[in-house]
Amino acid sequence: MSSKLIRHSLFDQRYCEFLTIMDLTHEGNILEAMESTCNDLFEPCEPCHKALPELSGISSIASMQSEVIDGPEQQQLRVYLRVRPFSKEELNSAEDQGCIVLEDSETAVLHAPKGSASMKNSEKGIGQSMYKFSFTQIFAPGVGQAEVFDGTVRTQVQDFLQGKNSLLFSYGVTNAGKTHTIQGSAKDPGILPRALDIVFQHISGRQYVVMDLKPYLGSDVQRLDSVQLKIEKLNKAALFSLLRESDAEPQKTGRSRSSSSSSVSSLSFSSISYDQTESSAEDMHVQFCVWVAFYEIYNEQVYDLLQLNNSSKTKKRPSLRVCDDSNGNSYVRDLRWVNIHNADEACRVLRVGNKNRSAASTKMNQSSSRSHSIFTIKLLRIDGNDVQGISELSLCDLAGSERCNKTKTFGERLKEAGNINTSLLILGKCIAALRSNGVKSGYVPFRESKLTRLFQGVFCGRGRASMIVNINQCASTYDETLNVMKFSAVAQQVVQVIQPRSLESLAPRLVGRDGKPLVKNGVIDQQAVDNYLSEEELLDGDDDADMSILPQEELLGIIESLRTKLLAERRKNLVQEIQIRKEMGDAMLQQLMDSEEQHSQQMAKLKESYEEKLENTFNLYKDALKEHAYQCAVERVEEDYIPIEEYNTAQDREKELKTRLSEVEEKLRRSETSSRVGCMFSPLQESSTQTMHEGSPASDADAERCKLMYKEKCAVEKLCCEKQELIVTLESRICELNDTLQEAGESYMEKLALVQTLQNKLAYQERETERLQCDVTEKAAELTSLREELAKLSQAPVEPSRPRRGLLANFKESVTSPRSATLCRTLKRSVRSTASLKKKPV
Ligand SMILES: Nc1ncnc2c1ncn2[C@@H]1O[C@H](COP(=O)(O)OP(=O)(O)OP(=O)(O)O)[C@@H](O)[C@H]1O
Repeated sequence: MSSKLIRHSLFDQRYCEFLTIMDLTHEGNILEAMESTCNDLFEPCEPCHKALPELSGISSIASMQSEVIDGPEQQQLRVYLRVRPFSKEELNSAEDQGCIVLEDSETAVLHAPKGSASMKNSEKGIGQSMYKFSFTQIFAPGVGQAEVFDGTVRTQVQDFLQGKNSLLFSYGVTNAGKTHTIQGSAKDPGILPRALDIVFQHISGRQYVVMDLKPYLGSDVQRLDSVQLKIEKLNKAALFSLLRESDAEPQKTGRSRSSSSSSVSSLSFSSISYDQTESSAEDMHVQFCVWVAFYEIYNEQVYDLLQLNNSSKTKKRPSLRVCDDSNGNSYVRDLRWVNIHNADEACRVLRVGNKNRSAASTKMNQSSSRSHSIFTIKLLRIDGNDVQGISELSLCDLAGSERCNKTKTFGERLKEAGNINTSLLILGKCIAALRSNGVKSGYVPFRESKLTRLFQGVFCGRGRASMIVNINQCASTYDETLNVMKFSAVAQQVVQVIQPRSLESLAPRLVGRDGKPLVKNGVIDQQAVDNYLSEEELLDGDDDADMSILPQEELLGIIESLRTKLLAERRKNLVQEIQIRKEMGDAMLQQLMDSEEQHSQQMAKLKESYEEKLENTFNLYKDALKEHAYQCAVERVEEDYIPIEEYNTAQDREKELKTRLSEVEEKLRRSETSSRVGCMFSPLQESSTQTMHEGSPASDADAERCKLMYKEKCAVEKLCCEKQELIVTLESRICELNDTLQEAGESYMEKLALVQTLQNKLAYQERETERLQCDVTEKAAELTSLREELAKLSQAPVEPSRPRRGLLANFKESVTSPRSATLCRTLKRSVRSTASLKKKPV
């Protein structure tokens, strides 16, 4: 990332922090917070003038973008600087300390004077004592109004005459020359009278003098009928007559504006002469109609400066609402639009407005403007019966920003300062958001203040905007001036994307008296016109008429008839409301009953399914247990099984062997006895044995028998051993079998215990189900009582004294009544118990 980009993002980050602090800070502290944060804002750009290449880098990108011919036009917000000359008093009080130095027509350098907060901070090593700023153009103190006009809004006025929208702000601290720049003086008129003069010169000879086409809502046009036309003319005459009254008693009005304002009262444009703005040949048959409005935003309330009863000191001024039309254009509802035919009439409208404008003294400026005042001119292009287009030029004189502690502001003035700062803060936020969004779309807090909401369209590409920053060179206001300059540096980076508008899109909607369109797809809707004409006699013309000019008796009559209408309307509404309530109550009851029915059905099903499941599981366990016991038994039987024949044979053989064994033993005993006798006579025995061997056949046979017997004895002994082993094996098997049998018994006992638990659970479920059934019965009883109550309610007579709180409130009440709350609680409880029933493991 290049160092430039890093520095730029640092700047962005610092600015976001600055806005956050501004958000958190209110009332008088706003500007102090702004000041301290602003000091840091430029800190990374050391030395300060190094900030400029970055800004100019951005501007070059923006200017490159503005060269795109097709599609939307992109242009950097034009920010001009006008420096006011010192007054005599300021020179006498040593305000000239060379704080502002203009390097060239685009660059201004600010040097912090001694004693200023900036200087103190720079001495502490925080912030700078010198700042450099660039502007689209700078107007030095000696530059006159004409030059300022030519260098700033002249092109915008020409655009306005071509059907485009334009907006100009004058921004700056109190007493910096904002009003002077916008309105000027009799000898030296400001931007507004000059713009009006150009407009009237341009349309001279092509004016549409009938006042029957009037701006309507945001960007539509209304065709006035004869009654409305008459009222319009009366209103205009009444407005100008106000001025005559005040001219007759100039000393009586205590709230006159500043020197510039009072001089506006004798404003004349005769001294101004301009080249006629070029008109194309096809424009020559087009007629123009000019309407103006003058209003102010004071303490976040919109007030019409052209209201006839504004001069009354006792009455509270009615504030107006800001609304959006179907195209999303914001407009001031019920704002008075005055049709003017020449610059002189425009001047008179301005004077009436100035008379009404809120002005209050502060320490800094004897009649400082405490509100944002907006003068709007609407130009209608009329071709025959058709309105081809409508364009708007607004000049906004912003209230001066100021620090509460410095200006010694209290009470109402402190509130004013807070509101002024808030709306300027939102303007700053919008500008910062537009700057950071660039050409991309993103959130811009236009709707957070009336001022920004009204001009959202222009900032969003429905026109061109520019800003004149006014400053004075006084050392005492250096810190505020520095903040203004920093704000303007941000504003200058905003790139406006101006949408190209086709002639069709420029054409406004033409509406009749009732606000319904008169022209559909370029063809006059004859039916709508007929309706409009036939209604003319029926309507009493009180829709748009200004009631205040009617006689008192008439007004009282109107009020009385309106009161009767209102009462009838209220009665009708009440009956309707009761009917709707009853219908809704019935519907609700039906719904409740249905849901109750559904609920009980669901419960029954649930109970059945649980019972079934438990039964199945129990049976499964039982079967499994039986199967297991059977399997164990079969296995044991298989292991221990010996065929019966084999067993019998073995038994027989054992018996036979035992018999033979006893015989052999007997024989052995006998032979032993004989051998003992033979030992006593051994030589004899040996010889006899020898003899037996050699010759005697009887003794041979005995010997043979003995041998045989001996062999048999050995075999029997062997067999006995084998049998002994078999017995041991069988005994161990019997032990094993006993163990297995014991295990099977234990397992059987366990299963038996499990079955017992399951049976307990089943019993519990059954009890729960019974309880739920009781609940259901209870609810049914409640429902019946509810139904009865509702029936009683619907039969009960209407109480006239009952406050009308709207259908929603009554509906809420019926929903939140204690009885329905109990029902809700019961329902919730059943739902909870169902849920918990579901959650419980099987
Ligand atoms: N360029 C100028 N040349 C001569 N005098 C000027 C110039 N600008 C302003 N003044 C004078 O300075 C004084 C203050 O100007 P102005 O009332 O226009 O200030 P402001 O910014 O509108 O103040 P506020 O915000 O309080 O309304 C007026 O007397 C005005 O005539």
